[in-house]
Amino acid sequence: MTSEQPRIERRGLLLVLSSPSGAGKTSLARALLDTDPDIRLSVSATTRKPRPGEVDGEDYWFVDEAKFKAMIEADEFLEWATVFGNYYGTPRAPIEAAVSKGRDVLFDIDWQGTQQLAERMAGELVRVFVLPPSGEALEARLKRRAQDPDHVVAKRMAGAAAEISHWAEYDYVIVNGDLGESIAGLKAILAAERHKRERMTGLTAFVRDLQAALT
Ligand SMILES: Nc1ncnc2c1ncn2[C@@H]1O[C@H](COP(=O)(O)OP(=O)(O)OP(=O)(O)O)[C@@H](O)[C@H]1O
Ligand SMILES: Nc1nc2c(ncn2[C@@H]2O[C@H](COP(=O)(O)O)[C@@H](O)[C@H]2O)c(=O)[nH]1
Repeated sequence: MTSEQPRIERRGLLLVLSSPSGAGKTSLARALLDTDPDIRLSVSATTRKPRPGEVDGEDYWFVDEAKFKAMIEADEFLEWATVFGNYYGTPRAPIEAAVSKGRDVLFDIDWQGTQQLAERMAGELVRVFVLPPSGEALEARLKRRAQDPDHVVAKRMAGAAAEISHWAEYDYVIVNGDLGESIAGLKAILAAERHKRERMTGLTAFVRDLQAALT
């Protein structure tokens, strides 16, 4: 017997990852994007300089301050914030297009951006906060990543407690000790959220047809 999975229309969701710098958002995001073809990354714009290996248009849109400010003026951001002295923002158009097509989008943004998304797109939003297993582990990860100079690592460690203070504004929390377990947890959150009744806009018609076939 073959069984086919029917496609039920549903609204897309916006899955947000926030954490203190170095807790593992990028690692979790990459693992999810590599294994789940149904979610795509929101590529932010930033005035931060690219790290070694970062690609314009893939990791970020790297822009100068004048360009970023012009984008703010033109209302091109869904949200934006200053983080560690640089501007970061989510371009509006790709997100609105994805949501209108029922696609899921993954965000790696800070608490300020998450609060702005909560004001604008609360019904679509799923917020996940990532905690490091300890302060020592966080510092070790930032140093081991070896992509930022010492003073940048120090600035990010100094901002960690302030970022963590927003953990209770999130729907889910992942303590990222073992990366494999954390990836499994993130996938479980996404799977459950995709099954939320209120997101499944095609369910009423599907159940009606099912009932008609059964009576
Ligand atoms: N569970 C884990 N165990 C050990 N190392 C980890 C774990 N998760 C991530 N790392 C490592 O920690 C470093 C920081 O991770 P990552 O770049 O994913 O953090 P981030 O939260 O995206 O940081 P940022 O906010 O600065 O972009 C990387 O070198 C990554 O390989
Ligand atoms: N509010 C927003 N925050 C963002 C966005 N893109 C990234 N970020 C956050 O900035 C810090 C630093 O990132 P890094 O790549 O320089 O390490 C981190 O907390 C990101 O989550 C954005 O578009 N809006």
